[in-house]
Amino acid sequence: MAALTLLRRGSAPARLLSGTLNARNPCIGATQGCHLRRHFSNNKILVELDEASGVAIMKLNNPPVNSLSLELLTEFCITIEKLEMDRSCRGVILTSAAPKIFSAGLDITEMCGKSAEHYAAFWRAVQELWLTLYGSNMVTIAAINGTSPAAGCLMAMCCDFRIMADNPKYTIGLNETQLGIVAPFWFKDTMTNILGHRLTEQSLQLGQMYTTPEALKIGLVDQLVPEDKVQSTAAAVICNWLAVPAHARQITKSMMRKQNIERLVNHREADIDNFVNFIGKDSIQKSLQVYMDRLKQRKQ
Ligand SMILES: CCCCCCCCCCCCC/C=C/C(=O)SCCNC(=O)CCNC(=O)[C@H](O)C(C)(C)COP(=O)(O)OP(=O)(O)OC[C@H]1O[C@@H](n2cnc3c(N)ncnc32)[C@H](O)[C@@H]1OP(=O)(O)O
Repeated sequence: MAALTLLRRGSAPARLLSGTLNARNPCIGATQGCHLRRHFSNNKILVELDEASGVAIMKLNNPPVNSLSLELLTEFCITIEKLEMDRSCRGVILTSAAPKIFSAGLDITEMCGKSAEHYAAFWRAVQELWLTLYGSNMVTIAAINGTSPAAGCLMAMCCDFRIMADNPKYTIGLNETQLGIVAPFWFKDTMTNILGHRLTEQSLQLGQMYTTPEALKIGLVDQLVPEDKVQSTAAAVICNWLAVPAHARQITKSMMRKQNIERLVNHREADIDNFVNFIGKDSIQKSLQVYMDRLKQRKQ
């Protein structure tokens, strides 16, 4: 069980204690060409695990725009936890199977016209995704091969490193205020740790979506590469990260993220109550409906 997962669940960090670096250095087997690939998929997530390198490529597969439905969120968490428990997996490249879209963020239809029980279950699943990905002990690299608003951006921000396709049409950011909704404190905390307080405040208030050069400039993404180099760059970058002694890297990651994780863990139920009350308000439902109508009208 992961060290960061330990933070919130109190279980033993078996992975943390296991093996020395070179005994399990993923890039050694990979360069020797002994590739054992395992494919598995749920409905909405495709996984290819290369046992030689210890790297899993995890593709979001919910056409047309990879919106994060309750079903996808659930499958996402199950997949990460399964990989976390798999001793042959040490790193994940998170990417999209959809052309031009990394993820459109939360599925807005899950937040419209549903019961309070549904909203609570949905929000718990969103929290779980964040806790599982942000708290993962594995190296996580976001290979952002398309536009990535709101919770799509959050997923990318949960990763250790972000590589984005340098396409002038792609944008990334937390645009919640543009929908008339508010990013919760743990979205804000995640962004603050990357951009700092001032830029996050501005970014969140404006619901700013950044072009790729802007995102690179402010540090929201770490590297821009041509579209056809996103996956190969992610594979190279993850090898570098995996070459660091695992226990030292994991403890460091835990040290950097612990406070944010504990904050949500300690306020999880209150955060769900807030969400349910907030999203159920008539004014918020109306804003979301207007936003969805506008999305549909753009096409006409
Ligand atoms: C006291 C204070 C308390 C505070 C308490 C806080 C509580 C918490 C509050 C709530 C917090 C919620 C946090 C929310 C996070 C989110 O992630 S919200 C989602 C934000 N996402 C977006 O804004 C993206 C919207 N989509 C787009 O901009 C575009 O679709 C796209 C992604 C750029 C793709 O464009 P294009 O390729 O042109 O495709 P489209 O034709 O636009 O879309 C195809 C169909 O998909 C539908 N769709 C798109 N996005 C979504 C979505 N996010 N959810 C559901 N459905 C989506 C779109 O409508 C099209 O549908 P059809 O017309 O039926 O084909």
